[in-house]
Amino acid sequence: MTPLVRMSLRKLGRVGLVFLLTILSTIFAIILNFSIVDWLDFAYLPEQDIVVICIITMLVTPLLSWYLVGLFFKIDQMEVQMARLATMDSMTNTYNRGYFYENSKHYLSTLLALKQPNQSSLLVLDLDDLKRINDQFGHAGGDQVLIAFSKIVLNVVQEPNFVGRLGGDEFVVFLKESSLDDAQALATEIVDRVRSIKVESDGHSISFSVSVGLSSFTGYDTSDLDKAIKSADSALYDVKRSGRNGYAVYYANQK
Ligand SMILES: Nc1nc2c(ncn2[C@@H]2O[C@H](COP(=O)(O)OP(=O)(O)OP(=O)(O)O)[C@@H](O)[C@H]2O)c(=O)[nH]1
Repeated sequence: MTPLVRMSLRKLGRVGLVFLLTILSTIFAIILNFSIVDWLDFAYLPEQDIVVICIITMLVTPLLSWYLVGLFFKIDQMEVQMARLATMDSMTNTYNRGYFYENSKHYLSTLLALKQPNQSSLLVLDLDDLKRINDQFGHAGGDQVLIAFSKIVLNVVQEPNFVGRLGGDEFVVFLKESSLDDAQALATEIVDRVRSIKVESDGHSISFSVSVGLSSFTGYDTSDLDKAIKSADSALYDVKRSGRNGYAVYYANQK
């Protein structure tokens, strides 16, 4: 089924779809009645049957289709959930690692098709001292920090850019058609916002911070993407080494 048909059916809803099926099957039953009478050359007027046909179809169709339409919507919902599970990290609402790479590669392949090697930038973000937060406030406290953090990032990162969770407390942002300056502005905003909030968990108020590494690349090769993630990672570890809670940029001539 095409996405357009699926969307139209969702818009109609269960009641609307049952109503539509009832109307359609009534029309179909009437046409069938006329055709059969005509074909068998019966010597009576089919109009006499119309009221009976309408009553029967309008009673039987909703009864039968209510269950089937319900089943259709249940399967549709399950498919949406499965697609979500396959692509998203359920706790943080960011893309999972696999889908982040798939989406990035898809974007790079469109650049390749258009022969447009635009500059893209990457931010690799890692929460500071999540282990200590877990130890101090419990795993639930750490989870709340991860959720609050991802909300900030998702709020700051606008479409068509996207965010993925690489694993644990490490995230990555892909910025399409953007320079290192754009990436730095975004990193500043994320670091500042994270610094300024407190997460409430189990009666505790938790402050936390994040370290961010930035890099950019021009091209459409997936190896460029892998290199850029490694570069952003090395910038990130510079921030970790120099005290955390900030960002650093990886420049191409850096070794
Ligand atoms: N609460 C919670 N903790 C997690 C989750 N995923 C990973 N962690 C924990 O996050 C911690 C990440 O550790 P690291 O990144 O090595 O170190 P860190 O304590 O964050 O310290 P730095 O990164 O060096 O600042 C580990 O203790 C993991 O167990 C999660 O989904 N929820």
